[in-house]
Amino acid sequence: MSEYEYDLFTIGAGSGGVRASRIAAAHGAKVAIAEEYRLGGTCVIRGCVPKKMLVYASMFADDLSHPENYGWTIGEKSFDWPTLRDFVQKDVTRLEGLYGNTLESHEVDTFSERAVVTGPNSVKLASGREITARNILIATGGRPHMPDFPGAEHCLSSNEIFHVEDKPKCLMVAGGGYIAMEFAAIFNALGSEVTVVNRTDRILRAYDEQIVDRMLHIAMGRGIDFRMHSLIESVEKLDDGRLEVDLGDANKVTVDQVLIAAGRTPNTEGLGLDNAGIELGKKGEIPVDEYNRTSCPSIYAVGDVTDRVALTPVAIREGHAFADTVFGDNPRTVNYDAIPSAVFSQPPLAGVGLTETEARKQYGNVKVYSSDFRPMKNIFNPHAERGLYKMVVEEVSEKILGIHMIGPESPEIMQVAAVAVKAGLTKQAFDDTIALHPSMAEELVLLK
Ligand SMILES: Cc1cc2nc3c(=O)[nH]c(=O)nc-3n(C[C@H](O)[C@H](O)[C@H](O)COP(=O)(O)OP(=O)(O)OC[C@H]3O[C@@H](n4cnc5c(N)ncnc54)[C@H](O)[C@@H]3O)c2cc1C
Ligand SMILES: NC(=O)c1ccc[n+]([C@@H]2O[C@H](COP(=O)([O-])OP(=O)(O)OC[C@H]3O[C@@H](n4cnc5c(N)ncnc54)[C@H](O)[C@@H]3O)[C@@H](O)[C@H]2O)c1
Repeated sequence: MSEYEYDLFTIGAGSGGVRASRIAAAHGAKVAIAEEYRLGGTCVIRGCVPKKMLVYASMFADDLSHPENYGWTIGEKSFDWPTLRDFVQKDVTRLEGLYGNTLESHEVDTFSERAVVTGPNSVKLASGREITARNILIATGGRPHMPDFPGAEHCLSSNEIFHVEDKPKCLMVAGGGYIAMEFAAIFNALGSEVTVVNRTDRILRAYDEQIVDRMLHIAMGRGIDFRMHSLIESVEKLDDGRLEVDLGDANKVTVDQVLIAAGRTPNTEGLGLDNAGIELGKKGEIPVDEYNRTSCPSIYAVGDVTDRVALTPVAIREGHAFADTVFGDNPRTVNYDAIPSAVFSQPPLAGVGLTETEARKQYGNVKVYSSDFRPMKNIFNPHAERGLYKMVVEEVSEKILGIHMIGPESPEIMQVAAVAVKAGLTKQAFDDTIALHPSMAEELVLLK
């Protein structure tokens, strides 16, 4: 008989926690997991998945804007937000069920309630029950950071935007990161008037500047209003329910909704980590070593709560590596080089490896190959938006340091291009590959 009730107790059933729990169970561990909201976590319930479904809806709206060029005559068009919203939520519920099935089929005991740490080997559930475990995994993710200004309570975060009653006629989005750019594009395409308020003049800091500039140019062409060097000072709810936003200097804008997309905070508040002697980092994150172990040897942490790379596939890799290390007798770390990522704006942009600026800083001289082209599909649409692909390579060896793209389907193309960058290929390997014509991806093997 073990001295503990479980080999592993996981707190948080999101991307990292579910993967870790099911792999640990597959290695023979007795596992339990606690989830205070809904199985699946941020990505499935209020992140990547419902967001991407809304992106598809916005692409459809875009295609529908010029049916005549495709030979279609379409009668009066109308858009019903509640229908789309409810359709998306139905699928989220379906996926939540699948997560439950996975945990059940791996014989992971699930507790649908909050859990906190009470010691190196114990947790307490909201119902009061105390449970012991040889190891504890913290996979509690993060939550939207809401800046503190008068009237902030009238604003939405990404948690609420999926559920709004009506599509806002006028939407203000505060922030210049992933969430801001994605939701600005979604609601712009669905017909809302969108204003983006950003405190600096830089958006999407991690991405190649030239690609971001192209995105800004296109977004402005589509009617998104950008207010750079602006910060919301206060929000007042008017009698008619609309919101008056004060941007300072007597600059007031009235909108229907305000979405705050100002980054995320690790979920560690009130988690009892001090009971296990774990000190938090500056942003409230849990510091861990390369094996995801905290300063308390029996407690590990993976995913957004560790504030490393806040992406679902990374949380999944970390959870998997943790389970293999601790329960599979196979110590594994995650390699964080060349992680591809994308912003699902309209059009989307994607990148892997070093941006041109980063490469110049690290390597001095580098070469940049690029293609600035009009995607064939855009012939149907009068915006005449151009795609831009860039490859940054080492000067002499021409080893690829980074690939950056903006254009339709660029995330789909980037996933495959990332294999080449991860494998350390050179520009020559792309030149040697015959183009697949006609495609947008062929631009990558025709770069000049
Ligand atoms: C709007 C949005 C869009 C996104 N889009 C993308 C995308 O396109 N691609 C991408 O790769 N990433 C995207 N992300 C990021 C991605 O969702 C996260 O990186 C990922 O979900 C992190 O997984 P995790 O396991 O660390 O935490 P989470 O998935 O956040 O799971 C943590 C879980 O822990 C639960 N929990 C917290 N505290 C407790 C407690 N004390 N007791 C019990 N349960 C608790 C929470 O309820 C939650 O379910 C997006 C995020 C947002 C917000
Ligand atoms: N496509 C994807 O992969 C995807 C999509 C959405 C979210 N995510 C993940 O979720 C994380 C959170 O997304 P996010 O967009 O909230 O964060 P982010 O870190 O991408 O951007 C935060 C933005 O908020 C601004 N900001 C910070 N404090 C502010 C304040 N007080 N007032 C106004 N603006 C302020 C910052 O300047 C920055 O532009 C991302 O870092 C990303 O890892 C990924």
